[in-house]
Amino acid sequence: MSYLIIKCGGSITDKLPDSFYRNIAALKTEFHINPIIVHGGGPQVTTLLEKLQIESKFIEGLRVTNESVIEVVEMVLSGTANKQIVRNLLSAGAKGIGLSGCDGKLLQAKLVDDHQKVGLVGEIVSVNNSLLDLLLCQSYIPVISPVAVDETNKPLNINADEAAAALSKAYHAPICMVTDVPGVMKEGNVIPKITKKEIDGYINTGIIHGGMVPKVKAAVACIQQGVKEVVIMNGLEEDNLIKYVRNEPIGTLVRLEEEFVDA
Ligand SMILES: Nc1ncnc2c1ncn2[C@@H]1O[C@H](COP(=O)(O)OP(=O)(O)O)[C@@H](O)[C@H]1O
Ligand SMILES: CC(=O)N[C@@H](CCC(=O)OP(=O)(O)O)C(=O)O
Repeated sequence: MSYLIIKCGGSITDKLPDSFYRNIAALKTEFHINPIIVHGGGPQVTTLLEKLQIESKFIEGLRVTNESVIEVVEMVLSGTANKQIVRNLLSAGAKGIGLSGCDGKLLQAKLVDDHQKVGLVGEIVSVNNSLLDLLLCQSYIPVISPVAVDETNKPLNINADEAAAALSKAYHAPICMVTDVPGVMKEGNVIPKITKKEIDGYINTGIIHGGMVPKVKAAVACIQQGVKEVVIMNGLEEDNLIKYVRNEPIGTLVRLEEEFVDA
């Protein structure tokens, strides 16, 4: 059985239709693919921080995270955001099971190089595949929140696109990055295929900016380490996940340049 990492962005998790979760259930039962879900929830964290009158600050797409912020990040991501997705999967007839990167040391991380500026933000150093394998072989669909542990088991905040990339590398699996736009856009149109070189250019000219930057960077990091491809797609378009596994053109496909030449 093969694996597919599905990253659900916080921009879209509140709006994903029932059919999205039914697609995930079908991946397992009809296509014999093991889906592993990694989710974000940045906007939901920001909303609760606002209610608590704590300011949200980002540096190059990473949330500046102090002790009070990590408490809220963990509460939202490993709590409400995670359980919302698990419940939706259960309603679609799938065996969703929620985990944070802390559970069973699923995601171990170290502070990012820039930690003087961003605080308790981590980069993943290892993934506990054996825990996931136990669940996958019992037909569970893991739903993972991007809070990891450091070597002393303290929580670190991880960008969800980077968490998905770490899972993708651990399972040599493609990622579907599910977000609120139909793919990487240029002048109002979706770019169907994009390479690292084009991505670098679009970041430099500002065509790719904001939340799309960590997404394409995580995608490039994966394909450079041997993952076949990453696709960026809209979660609101019906049956996008099924179309992807049927090789129908969908969203923006990120691959190494030479592989588009071969295709
Ligand atoms: N070239 C681009 N194409 C599409 N979206 C872009 C582009 N540049 C910036 N964006 C922004 O990136 C956002 C997606 O990133 P983000 O909000 O972090 O999503 P998620 O929560 O799904 O990870 C889009 O809603 C859009 O505003
Ligand atoms: C370090 C860092 O920035 N962590 C993110 C984790 C959530 C996330 O990435 O959510 P989206 O996918 O919805 O953006 C944050 O605190 O917002």
